[in-house]
Amino acid sequence: MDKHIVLSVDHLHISVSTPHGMKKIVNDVSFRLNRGEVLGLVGASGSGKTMTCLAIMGLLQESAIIEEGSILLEGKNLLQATPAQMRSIRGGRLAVVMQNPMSAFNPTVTIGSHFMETLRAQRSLSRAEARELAETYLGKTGLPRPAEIMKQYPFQLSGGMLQRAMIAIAMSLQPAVLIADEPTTALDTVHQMRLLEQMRRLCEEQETAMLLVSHDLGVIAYMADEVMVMQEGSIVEKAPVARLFDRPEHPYTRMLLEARPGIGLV
Ligand SMILES: Nc1ncnc2c1ncn2[C@@H]1O[C@H](COP(=O)(O)OP(=O)(O)OP(=O)(O)O)[C@@H](O)[C@H]1O
Repeated sequence: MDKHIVLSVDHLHISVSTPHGMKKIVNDVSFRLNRGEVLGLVGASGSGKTMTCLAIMGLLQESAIIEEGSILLEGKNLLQATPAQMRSIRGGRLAVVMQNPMSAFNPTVTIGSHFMETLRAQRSLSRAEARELAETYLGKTGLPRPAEIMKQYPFQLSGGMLQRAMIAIAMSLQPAVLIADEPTTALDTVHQMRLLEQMRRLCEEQETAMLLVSHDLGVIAYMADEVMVMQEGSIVEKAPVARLFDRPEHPYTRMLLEARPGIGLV
């Protein structure tokens, strides 16, 4: 295996069972993610982006079946991992930031306790070391007064602050791969750009590779090194970001680019 490849998805096929029979939702998806690289995944709603992410994380719903393919994280086939091994991988080498920050937190537990539980389960840190690391990462994602935030409950923070806290927890694990599915949707444009900048800096510092799912082509243009375009379960185009925006080859990519709002980053 090439030492720079951290995640390798090959010929992934996923179907879901419906009252009308099996429905194919991911069709022969293959891609590689290199250490420290940001790979953008774009496509219309329902094109299979989230299902691809859930498959990598081992969190597909029961009605979904992986019919074929392999998913290698640092050479280990995740499709052969036990549920206990997957839980440990998810909080360790593979971290996840999903769309809805509220769903990632237990409402009865403080932000600090979430941090301590995650950090101390994964790394042998004393309480004081874990606390210091947590506060450092809260600061790195732009949250003011980290020591106070640690004492607060999820409902006491705004959606944007929770999203930052969720990213801080994920990045504090220093994962090899971060799966980020619409990670900044709870923020306005200015805060979104600032947080994306901070996420990119953290990924560079830690050499974390990111699979970034977004509807927002401005976010993709700003963040990604390479972009994959997904349509109806298939990757129809994959290219370095500048080439994709300058010379889109697939008609669907051209359509997405033409449909984007006139004001933005691209
Ligand atoms: N249990 C299910 N039964 C039938 N179809 C399903 C089921 N779960 C998901 N799907 C279908 O799978 C397809 C892929 O969904 P997915 O959530 O991956 O899309 P997406 O590209 O992430 O969309 P969005 O951008 O809206 O999150 C969709 O067409 C969805 O309707």
